[in-house]
Amino acid sequence: MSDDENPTGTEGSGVTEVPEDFYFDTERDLYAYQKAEVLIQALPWLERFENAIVVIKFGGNAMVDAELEQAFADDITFLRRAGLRPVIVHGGGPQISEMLGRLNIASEFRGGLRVTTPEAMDVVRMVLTGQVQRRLVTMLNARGPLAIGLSGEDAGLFRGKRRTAVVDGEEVDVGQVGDVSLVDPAAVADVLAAGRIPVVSTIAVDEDDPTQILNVNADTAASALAVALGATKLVVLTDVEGLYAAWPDRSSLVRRIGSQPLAELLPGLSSGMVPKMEACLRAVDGGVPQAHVIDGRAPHALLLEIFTTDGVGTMVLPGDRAPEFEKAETESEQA
Ligand SMILES: Nc1ncnc2c1ncn2[C@@H]1O[C@H](COP(=O)(O)OP(=O)(O)O)[C@@H](O)[C@H]1O
Ligand SMILES: CC(=O)N[C@@H](CCC(=O)OP(=O)(O)O)C(=O)O
Repeated sequence: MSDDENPTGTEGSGVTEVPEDFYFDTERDLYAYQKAEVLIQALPWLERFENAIVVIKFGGNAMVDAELEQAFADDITFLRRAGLRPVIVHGGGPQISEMLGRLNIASEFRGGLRVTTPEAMDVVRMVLTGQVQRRLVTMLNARGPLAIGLSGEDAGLFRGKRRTAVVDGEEVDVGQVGDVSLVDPAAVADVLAAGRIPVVSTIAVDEDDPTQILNVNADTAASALAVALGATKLVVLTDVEGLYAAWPDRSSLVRRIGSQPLAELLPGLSSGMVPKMEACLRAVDGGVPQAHVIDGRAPHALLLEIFTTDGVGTMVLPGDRAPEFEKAETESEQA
């Protein structure tokens, strides 16, 4: 569901039937025709998204398979070569936990936030900017030298305010953790203007003490950057198909939802999805026309989201649009 409307003006999945008077000698000829059709069907989306800034949050849990990572790098390279301006904001929660474990540094989450001691903060920075970001940059640059890594520490990109977590209604200290409070997107805009692909690690500088750095949730940082850049889309890749309104009931996958009904659902959601939905909500409230949560475990999910009519995952739009469910859509199509 790349958008509210289909730019071709047609309904359905976008898979074109072969016209009756078309004849193919071999299966191979038919296959070649279908491939050409796929390219043609992408045309309206290519026109719509020419030069569009798309902020893509690549979550640590969507990063655990090497082949999927390669597919992700192919998708990003494709987007860039097709004339869009992708910006990657990466997470790395599982990778941080693994390194903390290897170094025998205790690590726990409270209210969905990692309790971050100064010792743990060093590891967060090392893993995000020194490992995860570097690996993504290298993978992308193997397809053409366009990717540049940035940290929120660079050129005032992310500044943050320390925050607490709320556990059972009580505020608890979580150490060097913050919310992004100020974004200066100039460094990212410079990289985009040079035709390159920014890959951003979500470390923030403490607004109240610029000698200190803060660990920030990568979903909310991606959203703040999308707003500051005036992005056309925010896409959050994770390890689940999208938002389930009644998690873990698999028949409750939300395909589209307006920001108002989403705000009403938010207090009932369980952790994991909360920062993602908050990120989508803040993005559309901040002027980003569409925000999506999609399944990073599905190869090329990103391309399918952007270049097909039905798209994948959950799309959040501004306004009061009631949730549309996967199952309900299928039933209405059959009716
Ligand atoms: N309502 C919900 N819909 C979908 N997933 C949910 C929901 N509530 C909790 N989750 C959990 O949130 C997880 C995604 O969050 P997380 O593990 O933090 O991902 P990431 O590392 O990509 O940021 C899912 O795998 C799922 O277990
Ligand atoms: C404060 C806080 O919890 N920060 C996260 C930052 C990384 C992140 O958000 O990574 P994912 O997107 O892969 O979850 C952490 O330390 O795990």
